[in-house]
Parts: sequence; structure tokens; C-alpha cells
Amino acid sequence: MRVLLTGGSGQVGHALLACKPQGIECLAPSSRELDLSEPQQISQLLSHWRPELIINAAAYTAVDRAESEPERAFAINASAVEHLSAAACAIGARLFQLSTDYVFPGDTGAALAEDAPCKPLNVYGASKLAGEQAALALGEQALVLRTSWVFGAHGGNFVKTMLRLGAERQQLGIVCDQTGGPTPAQAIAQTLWKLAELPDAHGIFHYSGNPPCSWYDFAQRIFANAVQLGLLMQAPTLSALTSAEYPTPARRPASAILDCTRLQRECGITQPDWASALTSCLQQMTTP
Ligand SMILES: NC(=O)C1=CN([C@@H]2O[C@H](COP(=O)(O)OP(=O)(O)OC[C@H]3O[C@@H](n4cnc5c(N)ncnc54)[C@H](OP(=O)(O)O)[C@@H]3O)[C@@H](O)[C@H]2O)C=CC1
Ligand SMILES: Cc1cn([C@H]2C[C@H](O)[C@@H](COP(=O)(O)OP(=O)(O)O[C@H]3O[C@@H](C)C(=O)[C@@H](O)[C@H]3O)O2)c(=O)[nH]c1=O
Ligand SMILES: [Mg+2]
Repeated sequence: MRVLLTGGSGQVGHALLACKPQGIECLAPSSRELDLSEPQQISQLLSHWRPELIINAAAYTAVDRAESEPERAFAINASAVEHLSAAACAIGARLFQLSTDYVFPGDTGAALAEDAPCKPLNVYGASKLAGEQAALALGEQALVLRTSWVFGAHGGNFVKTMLRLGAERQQLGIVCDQTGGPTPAQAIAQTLWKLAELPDAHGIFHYSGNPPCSWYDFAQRIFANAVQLGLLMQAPTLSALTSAEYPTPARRPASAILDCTRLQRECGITQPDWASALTSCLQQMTTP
């Protein structure tokens, strides 16, 4: 199967390349080779390469910065997906689009099914929701995988931020009133390759790590493991903060727990346990 992968240098893209099954011929241009903010490059490349599947793992993911750069966030997360979708339609390719828990307002506390009402609280979430809609315009050729709180040994994420700050400071304040599902990049990659083998899978699917936790819980586990594995001499003292006590440019959902039963029921894919994946991820960081 011929695949075009965007965002190959990112967390999910890197993991996709690392566990690419045999028989997949994957073109993964860098953002310099295919700049998604330059739409004419998309149709040019796709009419030459003619993949059967496009996996769009590229995105503008700087949640706070997006508040002051909405045009750029929308260009990459929404307009580029419209162009990918049109190009996929022209060549009869499937399009897999990654999306986020931040499309939800997260104000109910209930686990959110794929058809739960979306109402993003921030620019990033709004741009990703527009990207979902652009992908879904392709009909049965489109699949949107919504995930959350992605982490892995490669790339930037909350785990890396905590390790950096933990080495610099003795005390950290971490929000405890935002709940979600940390998700290993590697598990997302395996799920996407499995979905690539299921030609009828289409529409929106949720996939996140289990069990749900707060950023504060996640940080506690990161530091406990990091000390145990010798990545840090000593864990910083953590204080649990409310979102009001830790103001950020972007508002974030209080409770974005993705109900992942559709993926299990229809595709036999179960939620990953984030805590054991976190241990493996930190172990990977101890070996150069
Ligand atoms: N990170 C998270 O916690 C979550 C992510 N998601 C979604 O999952 C997907 C993958 O995220 P993740 O792997 O974390 O992302 P990363 O931030 O790790 O990587 C983003 C990727 O997008 C590429 N990119 C950015 N701008 C452009 C551009 N103009 N043209 C081409 N490529 C570009 C980057 O390339 P370069 O390095 O060259 O700039 C990089 O490869 C995204 O759709 C994201 O919205 C969903 C939920 C949670
Ligand atoms: C660095 C830091 C962050 N925080 C808070 C801010 C925020 O509420 C929460 C997480 O911060 P981050 O900026 O790392 O995470 P954030 O960029 O919001 O992560 C999101 O990224 C996008 C791409 C997604 O799609 C989401 O699923 C989610 O993973 O932790 C603290 O409380 N203390 C700290 O020292
Ligand atoms: Mg961030």
C-alpha cells in the first residue's frame, strides 16, 4: 500500500515510521519538502505520488501560541486539510486525520462519545474542529481519530516539559482540575496502521489512554518514575493548582474524557494503559 505521511518528524509521525508494517510504501516529506501552508504543493505532490492513503499527522500544536496566531493555526489545521481532502478525492485516496479532545468544551464530566457536541474553548481546538469537518467532507474515504495528551520519547510533550522543569526547580504548581487521557504516541501509531488494514472503517473514532487523570496526577506519576529510573536525583515538590491559579492564554476543557468504545466494538482496538507506557517511555530515555 502506498501511503503519504505528513508530520513525520512529530510525535505521532515519528512513531508511525518506527512501526510501519511490511508492505507499506511510505513517503514522508518534511515540512520543508511539503509545507502545508502552501496549498499548491499539496496537489502537485499528490498527483505525482498517488497514494492510496494519506495520514495527516502534521499540525500546528502550540495551544497557547495559537491564541495570538489564529491565521497560522487555521492555515495548517484547517485550510491544509481542505486541500488534502480535495486531493484525496481527486485520486480516490483515503484520508486519516488526527484530531483532539480540545474540540470539546469538557463541561459535563461524562465520557464523550464521537457524536457528543463540540464547542472548542480555544483557537487550536476551533482550528482542529474545522480540520475534522474538511476531512469528513470526503465521506467514506475519511477517518478522524481523536486522541489526547500525547506523549512519547520522541518530540515535545508534557512528560518532557516536566523532566526539564523538574531538573531546574524544586517546586512546581500543576493544575488538578483538568482531566483527560494521556495517550502514548506509539499506541496511536499502531492503531492507525491497524485501521489502514480495515478498508471500511470511516468517520470519527475516539482513542485515548486509560484511566483518566488530571495533569497533576500525570505529573506525580512522571516524577515518581523518573526518580526511580535515575532520570532525576530528586522530584520537585508539587502543588495542586486550580486552572484559575495557573492562568494561560488558551482556556482548556475541565473534563475531556473520550469514550473509546466504538473503536473497541467495531475494530477490536482497546485503550492503552498510559502508566505502563509511561514507564517504557522513560526507560527509553535512560538509554542513549
Ligand atoms: N500533542 C498532543 O498532545 C495531541 C496531538 N493531537 C493531534 O495529533 C496529531 C499529531 O500531533 P503530534 O505528533 O503531537 O504533533 P507534533 O507537534 O509533535 O508535530 C507536528 C508535526 O507537524 C509538522 N508541521 C507543522 N507545520 C507544518 C507545515 N506548515 N507543513 C508541514 N508540516 C508541518 C511538524 O513538522 P516540523 O517539525 O518540521 O515543524 C511536525 O512534524 C496532530 O493532528 C495533533 O493535532 C491530538 C491530541 C493531542
Ligand atoms: C508547564 C506547566 C503546565 N501546566 C498546565 C497547563 C495546562 O493546563 C496543562 C498541560 O499543559 P501543556 O501546555 O503541556 O499541554 P497542552 O499543550 O494543553 O496539551 C494539549 O496539546 C494539544 C496539542 C492537544 O491536542 C491536547 O490533547 C493536549 O495534549 O498543564 C501546569 O499546571 N504547570 C506547569 O508547570
Ligand atoms: Mg503544549
